[in-house]
Amino acid sequence: MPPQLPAGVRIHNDPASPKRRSLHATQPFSPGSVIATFTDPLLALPDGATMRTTCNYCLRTSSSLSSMPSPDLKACTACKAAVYCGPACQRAHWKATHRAECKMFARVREQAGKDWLPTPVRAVAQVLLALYGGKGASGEGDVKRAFFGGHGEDDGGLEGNVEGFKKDEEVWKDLELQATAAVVYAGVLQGEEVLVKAREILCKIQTNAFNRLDADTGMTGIFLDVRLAMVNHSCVPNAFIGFDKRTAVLRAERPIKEGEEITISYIDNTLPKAARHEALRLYHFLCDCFRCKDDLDVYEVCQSSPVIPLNSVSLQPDLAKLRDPLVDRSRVSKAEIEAIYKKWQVLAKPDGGDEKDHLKLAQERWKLCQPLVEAKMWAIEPLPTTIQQLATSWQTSYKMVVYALPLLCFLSIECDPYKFVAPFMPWRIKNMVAIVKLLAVTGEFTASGALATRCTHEGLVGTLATADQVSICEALLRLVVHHGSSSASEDWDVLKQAKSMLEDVESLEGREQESNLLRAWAKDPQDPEGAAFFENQVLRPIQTLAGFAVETLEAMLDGKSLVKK
Ligand SMILES: C[S@@+](CC[C@H](N)C(=O)[O-])C[C@H]1O[C@@H](n2cnc3c(N)ncnc32)[C@H](O)[C@@H]1O
Repeated sequence: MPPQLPAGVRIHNDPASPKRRSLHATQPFSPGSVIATFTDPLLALPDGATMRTTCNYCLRTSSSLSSMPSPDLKACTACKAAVYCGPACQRAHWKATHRAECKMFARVREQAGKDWLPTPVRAVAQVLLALYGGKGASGEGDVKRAFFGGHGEDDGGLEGNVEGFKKDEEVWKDLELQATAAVVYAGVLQGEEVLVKAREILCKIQTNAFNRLDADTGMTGIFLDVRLAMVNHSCVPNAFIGFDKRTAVLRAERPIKEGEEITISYIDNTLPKAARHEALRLYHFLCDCFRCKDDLDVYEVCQSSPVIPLNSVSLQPDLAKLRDPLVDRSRVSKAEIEAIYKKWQVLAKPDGGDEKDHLKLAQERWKLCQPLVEAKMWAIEPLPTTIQQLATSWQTSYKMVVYALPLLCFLSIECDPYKFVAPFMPWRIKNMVAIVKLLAVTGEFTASGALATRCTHEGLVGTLATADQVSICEALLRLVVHHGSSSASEDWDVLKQAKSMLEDVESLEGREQESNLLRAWAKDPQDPEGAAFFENQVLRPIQTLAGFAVETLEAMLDGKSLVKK
């Protein structure tokens, strides 16, 4: 039986179109709403490097980032390679894949001295074992149909672009090596025919599996579902996918009409055009979406976005600014931006953790971005990533932690809303949670009187000293909860954390009045008193903090230390 399609989607097959098959909506969907949920993937595995810290069936991650298995994850007693969060997951994985896969890890240990395999190699080996593994194999029929056809209109199975991959000598060499390793370790019959199949399987996995990468929640690995694999790419997608353990949720990013094709972005669609097309090379097609056709940048795409009004409840409620951004296009051309991005990309990253090397790289990157800074094109890559990387490293730095706050506020106001116009997009939610976590730190410094010794920027110290940091946290957490339910699943770790932090803030005594005002604003953003409180006590201080971002960042990079030793 071919897997059933969820109710909201249908597959359209047009052999004459370069896209071939595509996924279409069978009903309208509003932004943020769930189009379909996929809970029984054909392949779902953690990355090789994290397979000992992630349950190999449900894909729950251990909070520890060490390579040792955490106490609540138990290893399979036979292979000692795959780990599980409990007997139910171990049994389910045994039935689905591990019965056939278990012996493979003994071979891996014997031949390579390792207890893990690179993700694509393990994925291909799992498919080979299902096809050729004999008695221990399960799901053979499903796997065969998915990869090699038999679904009626889906005949031919998943798209693999094998001929396209062959044309890129370096990529093909790599694929050949990985496919050969999978055949050897899987211990299936060897021979040219199996090798050819293994390469084809690998090409199909590369083309159709989604990356579950999320640095904030430690989620890694790949997810392949044959129905979800029918969704094509656009650099202005109308949908996005959120992953949660063994589940993928396809949600609308923009309004979708009945019958409309559903598209997602396979890559970072906020990059300049040449970089996007380079990233799409692995998919072997030339994107002809309107962002590509007219070479539109993030500001131009944002200007015409139908989801701008959703920002009236956000940290960038000035919708006029989103429709008509204050950028000076005369200062930098699109060709110059492409050149900046190219140079930025090849700047060598330091090997080790030497602070001086990291500072030098940040200085070089910032210098490259100067034309964008002068044009106030804060949302054009590589400028926001340059700021984000500094914010991320300062967040965990004893000396710099306070200075990370203006950077994150700046990103949330000047960059994220243009790059990701819908306020429920995961990146926007995550940056708000990051601000709350920093405010918990600066709030403690303020309360203990340590702020002035940790930060020498008078404006920053003054703003934090007079701001109601707890109310800012509460408002941000209410925004996260408001938009978060359209962002991923209710089970998303970031959302769960925000809900628990909101409960903590609400339980603080002596701030009933503030909490009531924010509750009223969250219920009805037009509530006059609630809206005024949000504007004066939340938005203004965040805007003021954001206003210090560029000067503090430049002072730090110039070595004009603002930090007291
Ligand atoms: C995950 S599959 C999508 C389903 C695919 N269309 C099919 O018929 O199996 C990815 C492949 O679909 C094709 N594709 C996806 N988006 C496309 C687009 N915007 N234009 C042309 N081809 C596209 C490319 O061949 C790509 O490698």
